[in-house]
Amino acid sequence: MSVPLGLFVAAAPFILVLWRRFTRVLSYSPYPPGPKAYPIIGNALDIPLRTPWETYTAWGRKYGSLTHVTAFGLRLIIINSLNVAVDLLENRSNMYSDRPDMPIAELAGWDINIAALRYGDKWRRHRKMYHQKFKPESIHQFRPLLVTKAHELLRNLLQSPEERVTHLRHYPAAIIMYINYGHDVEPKKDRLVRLSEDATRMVAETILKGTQVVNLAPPLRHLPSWFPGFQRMARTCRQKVDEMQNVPYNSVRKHMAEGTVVPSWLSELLDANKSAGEDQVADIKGVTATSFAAAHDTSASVLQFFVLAMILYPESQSKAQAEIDRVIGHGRLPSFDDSDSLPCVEAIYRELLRWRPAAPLGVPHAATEDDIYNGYLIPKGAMIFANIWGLCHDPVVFENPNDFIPERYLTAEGTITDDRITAFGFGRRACVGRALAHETLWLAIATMLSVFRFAKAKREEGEEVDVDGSFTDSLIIHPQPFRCSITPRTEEHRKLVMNTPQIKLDSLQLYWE
Ligand code: HEM
Repeated sequence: MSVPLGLFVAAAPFILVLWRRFTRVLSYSPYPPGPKAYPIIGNALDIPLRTPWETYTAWGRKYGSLTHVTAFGLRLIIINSLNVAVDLLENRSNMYSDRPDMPIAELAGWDINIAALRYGDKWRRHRKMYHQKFKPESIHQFRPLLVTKAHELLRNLLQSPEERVTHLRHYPAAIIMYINYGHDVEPKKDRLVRLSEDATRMVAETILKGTQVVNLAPPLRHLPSWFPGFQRMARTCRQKVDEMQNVPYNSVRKHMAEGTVVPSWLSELLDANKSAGEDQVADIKGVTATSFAAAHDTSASVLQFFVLAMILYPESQSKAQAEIDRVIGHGRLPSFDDSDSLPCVEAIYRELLRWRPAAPLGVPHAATEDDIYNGYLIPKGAMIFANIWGLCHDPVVFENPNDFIPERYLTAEGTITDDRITAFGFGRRACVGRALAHETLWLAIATMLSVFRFAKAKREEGEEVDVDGSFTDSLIIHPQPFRCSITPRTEEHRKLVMNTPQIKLDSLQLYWE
């Protein structure tokens, strides 16, 4: 008998005892607490269709940091404590970095999107490309682009403040489209923006509405594509997603062949992979096309809530403006070099992400193994939601959590605290674009605050128009439409905006590798 085999035979009784003990623990461990489940349908009637984060937060108060619900055999675990989210999704990230199996996403062509990919080689390839482009050390190369687009945002707001929603959506769209494709986005009705928005809206609808059936019963994915209902919806969706990828891809390819290409993430990836096969080209098309969906609506959400917060909490606005005036004076706009000297501005950015986290439920993770945590069984395949909204509004951690109080991110000395920002998610699946989000949003917030006064709109009689602060019920939240006034703080500030340089983007040096 060889030595390793002999060792195994000698150890076999111990292994057996340990194995029995382990499987007994697993089979005896209860699921985390949760509302009473009924046979077959489980908690299908309890799972909320509207503002789910509110129900999940209420469950957290009732059942504790982990809640378990089930529907037709699908198991959901909701995390309502930051420590538990870190323990599971970060300290045990080897078991919690998967995404739920969503057959409909694949049918709809959305398996090009890293955020929906299962944990595996394809995800690793996509994540590596994202990381190389958007890691904190890399994104400084985009600063000239961000500054140019922030100046344009200021001019747009000065010229037509009533169109602020359009301007605040245009700013992050223009940044990510230029990074992806070297495409200078039209101020309105840009073709590539429309293609991306249409495709992502349709994917969201297809996945969310009317098609849950195929997620709950995966074999239905094998029904033929002409089959009415979800199959037909998914096919139309796939066409849109293909168009969203192929139109910019073909254009960049054509310009590369003609020698007239504006350097971009796509041209850089194609240059670096000249002999790329079909799969590699599909990866490259996928990452460049889906980063728009990840970056645009989330960043636009924060900017819309910024304006809302400034008019609902004017004292926060005045405090940050006093800081800007003290540090910078009136003759110039804030720049990235000022960021360490403007803690109140940074605190506003952080508080926005806490007060109204753009994605209140984040993106669900999935467990790849049975796990026991604090005596509870978290079964393999369970969908894991870190309830970001609940974590950000936990009254034990944040006093008066519904109020906008940037000071909670400032120490007694006035520096930024080291409290964690949870709005970007957890572990290996945490947002890979958070550094770009920070730079994009910080610059817009700092420059807008330096030159504009945000206030409630007034009726002709001088009476203020009330703003109730409500927001949409969607994967990415936005304020419900509201009126406000955006005016230059002084004539000097108006001139500062008017005199911002108008630079052609292709003249910028963005230091592509
Ligand atoms: C305020 C802005 C943003 C917010 C609040 C946000 C939030 C999030 C959240 C909650 C996740 C899921 C994390 C998890 O599963 O635990 C995520 C994933 C992701 N985000 Fe962001 N994000 C923002 C901006 C951006 C930007 C600018 C990019 C730029 C490329 C980006 C790219 C991604 C990608 C690619 C993923 C998927 C990561 C993966 O599954 O491995 N995000 N983001």
